[in-house]
Amino acid sequence: MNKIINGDSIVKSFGEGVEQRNVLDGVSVEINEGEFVSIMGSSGSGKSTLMFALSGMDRIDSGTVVFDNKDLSAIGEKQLSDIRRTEMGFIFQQPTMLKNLNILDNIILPSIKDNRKNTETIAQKAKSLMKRVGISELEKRDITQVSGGQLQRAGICRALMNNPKIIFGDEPTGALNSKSAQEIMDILSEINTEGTAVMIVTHDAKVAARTERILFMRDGKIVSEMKLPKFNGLDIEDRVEKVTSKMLEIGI
Ligand SMILES: Nc1ncnc2c1ncn2[C@@H]1O[C@H](COP(=O)(O)OP(=O)(O)OP(=O)(O)O)[C@@H](O)[C@H]1O
Repeated sequence: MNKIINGDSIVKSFGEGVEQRNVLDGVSVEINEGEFVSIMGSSGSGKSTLMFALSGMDRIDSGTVVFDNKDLSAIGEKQLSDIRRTEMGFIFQQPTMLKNLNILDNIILPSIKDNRKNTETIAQKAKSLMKRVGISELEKRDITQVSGGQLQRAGICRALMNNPKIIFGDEPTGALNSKSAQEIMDILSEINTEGTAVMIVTHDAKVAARTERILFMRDGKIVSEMKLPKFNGLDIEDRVEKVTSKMLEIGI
């Protein structure tokens, strides 16, 4: 299996002098092409910091992060931001969108800025993604006129505009009710089934149970991991039970 990400002995610290501490304490992790991975762990264990390190959003102090054969720890800011924009997609708990633009314009804005393709081609792509995630009718709505779940669907469309090799999600279901959360997971599963790797941070065992590998973090280290078969929509209770038992066992 080809690796899309290979993180080796990653150290990341915050603070200075006696205040300095390793938030990532020598973490090594590999992500396969097309894999669906989640990161769990208690608050402050380093989940978001790990995701930021693996996606090149944050520089690391030592170790290496290789993404698709490119050593992110050794390249300049410009190349790094090009890789993030063209080969990765990002979704967050609260999609950051502009209030004076409608949903469609918010989805296409980064692509128009970054791309020399014509606006009509970009808009067509956005519209087909909106149709796919069930928000076609919301094109002209302001971002304040849609639900949290609908806004997150728009965030997913924006993340998919450049056909990324991997989608990173920092608690993408964290602000949603359980039904909307499962719907967002349905969309992410579908995208993953088509070959895009997905890596999400979550506190929710029901969300993590839909992924195929769960990394459990404590104090800046991956202390355990669990593999599950790709989710086929059938045995969610069993999977949630396995995840919650593991969380109890390792005390997170
Ligand atoms: N920019 C920063 N400056 C200083 N400390 C930071 C910074 N970013 C994160 N930290 C600290 O690093 C630790 C890990 O933070 P991180 O956000 O990775 O945790 P997390 O596991 O994602 O937590 P949560 O579940 O609460 O989001 C925390 O103690 C946090 O306070």
